[in-house]
Amino acid sequence: MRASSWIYNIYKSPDDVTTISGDITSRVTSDITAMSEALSHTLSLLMWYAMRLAFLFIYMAGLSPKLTLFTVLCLLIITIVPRLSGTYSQNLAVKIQGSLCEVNQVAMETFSNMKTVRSFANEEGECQRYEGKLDATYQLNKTEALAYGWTLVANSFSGLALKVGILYFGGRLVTNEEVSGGELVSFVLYELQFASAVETLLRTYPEVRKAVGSSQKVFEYMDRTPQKPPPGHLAPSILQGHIQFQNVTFSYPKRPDVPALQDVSFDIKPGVVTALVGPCDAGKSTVVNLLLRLYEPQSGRILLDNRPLADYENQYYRRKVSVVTQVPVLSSRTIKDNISYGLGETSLESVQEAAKASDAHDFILQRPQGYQTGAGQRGELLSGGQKQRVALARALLRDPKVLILDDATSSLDTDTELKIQETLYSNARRQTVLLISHRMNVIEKADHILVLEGGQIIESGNHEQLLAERGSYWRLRNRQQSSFQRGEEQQMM
Ligand SMILES: Nc1ncnc2c1ncn2[C@@H]1O[C@H](COP(=O)(O)OP(=O)(O)OP(=O)(O)O)[C@@H](O)[C@H]1O
Repeated sequence: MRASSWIYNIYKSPDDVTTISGDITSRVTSDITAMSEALSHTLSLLMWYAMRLAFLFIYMAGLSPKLTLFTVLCLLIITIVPRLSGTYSQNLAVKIQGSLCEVNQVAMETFSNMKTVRSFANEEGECQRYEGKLDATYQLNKTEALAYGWTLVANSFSGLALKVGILYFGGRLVTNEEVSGGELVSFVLYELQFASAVETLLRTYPEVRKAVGSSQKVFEYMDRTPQKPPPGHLAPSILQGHIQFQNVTFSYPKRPDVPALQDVSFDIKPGVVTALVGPCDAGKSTVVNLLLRLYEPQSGRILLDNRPLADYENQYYRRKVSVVTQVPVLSSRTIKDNISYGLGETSLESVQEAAKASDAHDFILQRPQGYQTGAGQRGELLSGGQKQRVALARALLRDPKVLILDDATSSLDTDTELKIQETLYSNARRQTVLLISHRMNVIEKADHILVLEGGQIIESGNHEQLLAERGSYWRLRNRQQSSFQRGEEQQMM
């Protein structure tokens, strides 16, 4: 199985990304290291000593079958200890790996949210949390070291007991003239080597069991099957960009009993701007998540040009359907490379054209290195509004057939937002645009408006029609207008 498909299997659903990233880091680092060490070093040692044991056994059996039988019987008793300690080590290894996952999880969460940690002055709190998790791992490691020590002692004692037993039993055989003194000496010499080989085997056996414990978790992930059906092969040269939700019901895997969307049906017509509005938690981003195929609905169908989304070839679909989110993710590369991300070699002219359309061109040129300016880790060298404009340019450069803007201009000032809107509306004859925004003045120009509340479409129409209905849309708009007025009055006072 290729590494990439393994990673694909690990992430059954996007929720996994946040909850099990520490676990996966632990799998990829410590578990696989433990497995590879066991495979490369311990296993070869085990095989070498096993061969030695087999040859020594043949020589010993040739010298005295009785003494050999005695030795084998003693060995059967002696191996009880390592077998028990092996099982114990294996269980302990699983616990240690689980505990290491938690340590990794805390470290990753803290480092990736460093600004939040600092802004709440919770460095000490996070250190304590990390220390607490580390302490649990330390205690488990101490138990493991103790168990290993006791196993060594038990193995040495049992080896010694075997030698004493052989000398005693061999002495009696010599007295009974069943073996000669020379044969006993030869047998003891072989047995010494035999015992040392057994001792090494017993010592390394718990390590192998430990590696088996580590491999259990790794294979658990490898055997996972993605919840999503694999992408299809459809890649038509002409795409209208007509999206249909047909009786879609969906709840998130973490909250299976609470539907985020309930029997939702609507059309997003090709080449026009459709706006999706609604109060917080209405399910707007859930619609986007489903369109991005991050999740599959429990019932109902989502169609693009009358074909289920799953029928489309993955790369094709991602090229044709672009999304810009409220908090876009940029990476630590130049602004040009961020805009042309995933497109390979792209001319500066086309990148600039996309940046102009998203009103990013001017601020980029103000930077000493222009388009070659680094965006910083996760785009930290850019402001929220600049990030949104770069992300918008990234989406526009792809010239997608369906453009989804999920509160994508929320960090922009009104003038910039209006400029971008003009670009979008002038593009609208070519692109299907799904616009999600909390700002009612942004969406009122949309050709079609869908009002979502409590996971259901409760109204639809254009701005004038919806105002005339004096329903939820009308109330949302009035509420926003009166809060703006209050804000302005307060500023004037
Ligand atoms: N990953 C998730 N796991 C479980 N529940 C979720 C998840 N994401 C969202 N939800 C829940 O689904 C419902 C709809 O959320 P959604 O983010 O789609 O609303 P929204 O309309 O986009 O809200 P907002 O305008 O505040 O962004 C909410 O009740 C939310 O708590």
